[in-house]
Amino acid sequence: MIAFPNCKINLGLHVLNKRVDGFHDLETVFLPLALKDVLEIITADKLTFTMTGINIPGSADDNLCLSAYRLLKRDFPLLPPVHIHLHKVIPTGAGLGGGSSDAAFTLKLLNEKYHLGIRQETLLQYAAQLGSDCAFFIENTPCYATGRGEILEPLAVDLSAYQFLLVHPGIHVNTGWAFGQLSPGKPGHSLREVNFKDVQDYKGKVSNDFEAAVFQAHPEIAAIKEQMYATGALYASMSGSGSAVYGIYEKGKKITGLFSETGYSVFRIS
Ligand SMILES: C[C@](O)(CO)[C@H](O)COP(=O)(O)OP(=O)(O)OC[C@H]1O[C@@H](n2ccc(N)nc2=O)[C@H](O)[C@@H]1O
Ligand SMILES: Nc1ncnc2c1ncn2[C@@H]1O[C@H](COP(=O)(O)OP(=O)(O)OP(=O)(O)O)[C@@H](O)[C@H]1O
Repeated sequence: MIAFPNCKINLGLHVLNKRVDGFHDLETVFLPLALKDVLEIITADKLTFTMTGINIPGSADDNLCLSAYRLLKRDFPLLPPVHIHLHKVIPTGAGLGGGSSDAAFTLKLLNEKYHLGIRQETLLQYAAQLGSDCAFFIENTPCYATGRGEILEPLAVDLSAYQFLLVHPGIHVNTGWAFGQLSPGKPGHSLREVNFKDVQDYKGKVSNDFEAAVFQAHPEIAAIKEQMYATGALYASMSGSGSAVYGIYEKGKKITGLFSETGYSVFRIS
């Protein structure tokens, strides 16, 4: 069985308060984008895991695909064993939720492969145990999110009339560090007040609380956003805790020469 775990971007992100469990309550809008890893699960003699594509620092044993497998293994026999192969395309530590997506898609594929019959609400609960972003990838449609990011309300937003430019400068921003830089507070206005269907309406209303601290530590990330506006983006922002930055452009608009000599990873998604 094969699946293609996609990435997400955050259209706005407000960090509201620090909780007693150490996590933060936030509000954000998650938008799935078609930059995808490849995940294959096939029957095998014993549990094995291999990876190709972008290198993920650290031990393969800590991979979120295996965490997802082990989580279900506590409640289901999962026999016969499987081989899991992950081909990594989505940059890691980029605020694009790639690891969370792999974990959520592993849950979904195992549910299908072993005919476990786990319902959507229960899958969402398993996913939330693996990471704050993970539940979103079970739904995988535009959502207004609160709590740790796991309380999801579908949002009727279709941005297929636009094209997206996604730029990753290769800087790894640690999510825990980024949360530690903030002094949470009540935002001037809620993201609920924004009409997300109209990208022209975002500028000045949709903001990401992580930008100030991350831009201060890495001015080159702020420069990416500025360049996107200079080349006609209707809206540009860092995603999540960074370091990837996205620009939303009118479809058909030619975006030429941007970041071609920087060594940054650049993805055009339309
Ligand atoms: C910044 C976002 O990408 C926005 O979508 C997410 O909130 C991050 O979600 P994630 O990568 O799945 O994060 P997790 O793996 O659950 O947590 C990593 C670390 O980030 C911090 N963290 C994360 C989410 C949250 N709502 N509050 C937090 O304080 C915690 O220190 C935690 O130890
Ligand atoms: N399958 C995986 N893909 C990517 N990273 C993984 C995976 N499994 C474990 N990790 C670990 O998780 C860390 C963060 O991964 P991820 O790509 O989800 O970060 P991110 O894009 O910043 O996500 P978020 O927006 O959720 O903060 C990596 O540094 C890596 O060590």
